[in-house]
Amino acid sequence: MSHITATYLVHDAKGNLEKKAESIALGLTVGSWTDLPVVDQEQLKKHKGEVISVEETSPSAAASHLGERKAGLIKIAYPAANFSADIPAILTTIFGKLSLDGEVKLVDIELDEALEKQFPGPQFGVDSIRTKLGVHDRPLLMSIFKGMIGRGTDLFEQQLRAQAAGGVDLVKDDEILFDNPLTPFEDRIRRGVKVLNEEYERSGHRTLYAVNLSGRTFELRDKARKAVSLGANALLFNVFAYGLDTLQSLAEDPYIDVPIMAHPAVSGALTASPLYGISNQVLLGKLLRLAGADFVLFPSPYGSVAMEKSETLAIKNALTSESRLKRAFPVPSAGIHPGLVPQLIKDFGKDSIINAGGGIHGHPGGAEAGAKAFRDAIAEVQAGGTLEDAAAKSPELEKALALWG
Ligand SMILES: CSCCC(=O)C(=O)COP(=O)(O)O
Ligand SMILES: [Mg+2]
Repeated sequence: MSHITATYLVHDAKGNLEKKAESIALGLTVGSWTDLPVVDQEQLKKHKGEVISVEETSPSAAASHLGERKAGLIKIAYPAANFSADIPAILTTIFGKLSLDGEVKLVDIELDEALEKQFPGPQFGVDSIRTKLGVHDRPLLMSIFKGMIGRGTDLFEQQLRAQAAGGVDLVKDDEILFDNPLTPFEDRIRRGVKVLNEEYERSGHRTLYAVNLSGRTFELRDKARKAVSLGANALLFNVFAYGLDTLQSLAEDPYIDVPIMAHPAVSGALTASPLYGISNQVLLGKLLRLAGADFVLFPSPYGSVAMEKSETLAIKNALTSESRLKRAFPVPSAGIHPGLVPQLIKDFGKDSIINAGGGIHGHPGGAEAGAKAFRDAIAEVQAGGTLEDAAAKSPELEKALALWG
């Protein structure tokens, strides 16, 4: 029988984890069924959650102020017959009212093959995006527009041209730049297409621009279709301000045939507690890949908004592990500068994206020099050299290292 398995980290004051597991399995499926007539019990058995395992663990230090607690990992399988094959129904089944019921964190999910097949996942994924860019042998470089709020389209063009000229593969809007009178959504796309075509003609280097798809939920589909008709070649989406199913609907739309980049804004409200919420592996990894994100941004372990390294690696693995679904690009972000390139490549590998805003625009030589510093660092590390080797040949990298280490 097709099913989804959910694993929870539970801290329980009463200390009986087996009983807790059984009450979750029943409470999220058929409710109380043991007092029903035998015929009804037989019928309901098909729909009852099944406790797969209960494994005691040591309580988290974060729970110590709550008094004595037993902690454990509880794994429960839920029959797919109970829900429609969409993320809202799945989330409500496995972690709906349970998310409000004490110290319970959803730490893993596994969909069986039959259920996973109902989700198309990323439209493009790592390989098709590499083909679009013609770059196969190194991590991609992405930069972020910075300081655009309150500024107009001239600065937008100027920043875009400089970033592309420095050799970035993708440029994205900052997630806090919405549709606004100074840099309207459609203007950004039209001007972006023009600048990037001119840069391609000049240098032969292809750069994609991910415009921030924003506004009211019911407007998004038409806005995204319009963006594509104007030549947009990627979309940035603040998925957690809207919902995973909104992303899936956009990714599945045949007229929105461009890669979608998921920004993690707002996700920390769901993931940050060690006792409650949803793990980063599940939310930013497994669910975003299922919902169709082609690129996933998350805080790197060593930048300005740091995340535990084990969690960032778990996200990367969830996005890129062997699966019927295409691989999505991991994009460790925030506070990234060229001095971090060797560590980023060591931890996240060739099939990842090195992404910087301040680390490109803050270069003393401007954004073009900032991007070149990154490209020179990436090329040298890929060739087996060190940053010092690269800096000896690249004044731009030398300056970046002097500034940020
Ligand atoms: C927290 S991951 C997203 C990072 C982000 O949105 C960003 O703008 C990073 O900018 P930075 O100047 O730190 O590269
Ligand atoms: Mg940002």
